[in-house]
Amino acid sequence: MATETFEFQVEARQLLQMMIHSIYSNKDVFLRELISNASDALDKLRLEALRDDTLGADVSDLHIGIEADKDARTLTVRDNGVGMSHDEVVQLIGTIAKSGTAKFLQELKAAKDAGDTTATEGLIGQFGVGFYSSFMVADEVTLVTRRAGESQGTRWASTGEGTYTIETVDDAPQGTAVTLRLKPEDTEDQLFDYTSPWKIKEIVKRYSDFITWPIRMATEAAADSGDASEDGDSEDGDSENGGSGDREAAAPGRPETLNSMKALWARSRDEVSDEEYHELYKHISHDWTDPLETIRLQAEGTFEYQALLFLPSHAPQDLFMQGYKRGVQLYVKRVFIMDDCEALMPDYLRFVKGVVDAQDLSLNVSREILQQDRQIQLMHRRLTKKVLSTVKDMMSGAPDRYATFWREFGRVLKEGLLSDFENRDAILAASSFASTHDKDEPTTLRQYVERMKDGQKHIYYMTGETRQAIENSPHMEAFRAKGIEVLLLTDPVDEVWVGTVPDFDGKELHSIAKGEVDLETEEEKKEADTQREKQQEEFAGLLTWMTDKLSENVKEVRLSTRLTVSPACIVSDTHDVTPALENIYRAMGQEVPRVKRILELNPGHPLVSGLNKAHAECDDDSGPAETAELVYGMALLAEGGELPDPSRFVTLMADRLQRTL
Ligand SMILES: Nc1ncnc2c1ncn2[C@@H]1O[C@H](COP(=O)(O)OP(=O)(O)OP(=O)(O)O)[C@@H](O)[C@H]1O
Repeated sequence: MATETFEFQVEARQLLQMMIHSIYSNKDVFLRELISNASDALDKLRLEALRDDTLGADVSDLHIGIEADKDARTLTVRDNGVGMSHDEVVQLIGTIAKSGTAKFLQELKAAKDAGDTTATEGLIGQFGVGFYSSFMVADEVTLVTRRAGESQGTRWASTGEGTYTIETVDDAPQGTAVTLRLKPEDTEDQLFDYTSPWKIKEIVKRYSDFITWPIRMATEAAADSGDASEDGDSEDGDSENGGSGDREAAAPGRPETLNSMKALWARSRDEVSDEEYHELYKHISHDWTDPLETIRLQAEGTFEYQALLFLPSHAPQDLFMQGYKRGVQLYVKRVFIMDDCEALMPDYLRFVKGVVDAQDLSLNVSREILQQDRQIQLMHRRLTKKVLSTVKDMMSGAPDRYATFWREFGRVLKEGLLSDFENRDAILAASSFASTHDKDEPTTLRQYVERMKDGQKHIYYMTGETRQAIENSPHMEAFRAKGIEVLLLTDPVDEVWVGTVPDFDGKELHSIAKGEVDLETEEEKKEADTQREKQQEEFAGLLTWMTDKLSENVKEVRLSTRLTVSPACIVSDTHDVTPALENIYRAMGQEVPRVKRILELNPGHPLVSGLNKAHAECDDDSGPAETAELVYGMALLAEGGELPDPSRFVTLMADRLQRTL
């Protein structure tokens, strides 16, 4: 069949260009990526064969093979796994389906243009580019593949520059072989000799030792003796059988297994280095950066399982998109069963990656069965508690790492306050919040409670778009004046959970922008009461009149006890939905009636007393009515809200200003 030429999808082309022009300094990782893909392909085939005995695939000796040709300067990574059909090659290799790619590329380009190599590396690390990383070390990549059970194979080739070719081949073995025509060695640019068996072994050991399939390489005696490192390199032996055997394995043409294949989750903690855990994490998460935390859990007894979970060090771009895949893999007795096993993790811990290996499940277990399985539900509970307690321990034991965790995942974790009532206290205990107590350091609720003033009954908070907007809002004034700490909640989810968590440690959570505030001691109250009665009398006419004038927008105008500086502010009734929450509901497609709020006036402010006077003295009330409207508009603006009619507000304001000139 004729060779067809295809164009890469735009994003794929841009990414390839960056790979060709080497924006990532550690080029060795290309091999890890190819081995990782090969290992996935073997996992998939084993599973397919298990489920479909008519597949007609050969699963007798599943393995990964590496072949290096020094003279031709080629390196081939081969697997006899599931392979790809013609259409899959076009779809999987020619396009990048990852969500967030466009945004990622923009950021990457900006970092590259600015010459910021740390940022470019960080971004690539977060994104991971899999197969395309081959183009960091190769100027041409050829992939020959045949899907298990199909007779015809496909050959894909590209130099990474805009197009690739595809042709059908008849004699392709089952699985996939990726052959790289290597770029010239350039150690200054960290381009090493990737045909060197020593280098290949080193990379496999470092990045892929745990891969559960044998990674074999036919080592030529001559090549090996020339390349062997001085310190003996003896750990590279066929340790699958527990021996070192390097010399023996290096006999001409004899395939040597380079990896130990030991499942890290089944090994005891002191046998495994952090680096090994990190490499496993990278394999399962497709992340190139180290995880923040590794969590081990071994359950013995009637339902035995081992779990190795990871908290990533950054949130993926698509964490908040619909259809985000949860990352915990399920194994049964060391056999990979499925990715994204949602039955094992609650939605609010969807960022957790890892492996759970259960001993007593059927290899044929389906997602539907898992959802209902009692043992799985118990596992889910235990894993959830373990992750939450790990986060809590990080808080005190590794505050820097906790801070990173919270920055990246805090707003996801808080979703649990809405859904996981059993663990609500544990989630609250692992959470931290920005607060007026310290402008940089967030606080825990426990710390807040410890700092509460004598006589302070509630935990106070305010929600808003940004810290600055909240701090500048008039609602803060009385709290600032009295030195009472307020939590500053700026994540959209905060609007929702605060309504469902009534208290912490017996202290109710109160919004400072809702209901009446009561910050006075009994003595202060007594003193203030007489003055307030007087003010109520004095302003009664104004309040009734303004309530009527503004009735389209507010349900009441009243005197405030929370203002010390501003003339007015708007508050919600204690149990009413806030405008931000209304917006969230609307964004979710729910019909919500607009809830009218309350306008509070500061009786000590000259504008308010002036308005009172003008209203009392004026026969024609159009002048004071406009001022009342402006006061309402200003109160809205002060809390960062939107004016119902901005152009009218501006006209009224311009008119007033003009009269002052
Ligand atoms: N050796 C292989 N055998 C079968 N399919 C493969 C092989 N290599 C790649 N693929 C297919 O091509 C897809 C794209 O591979 P690629 O390495 O670019 O991305 P990925 O592994 O999905 O994710 P990441 O980019 O994060 O590594 C894979 O998901 C897989 O379906």
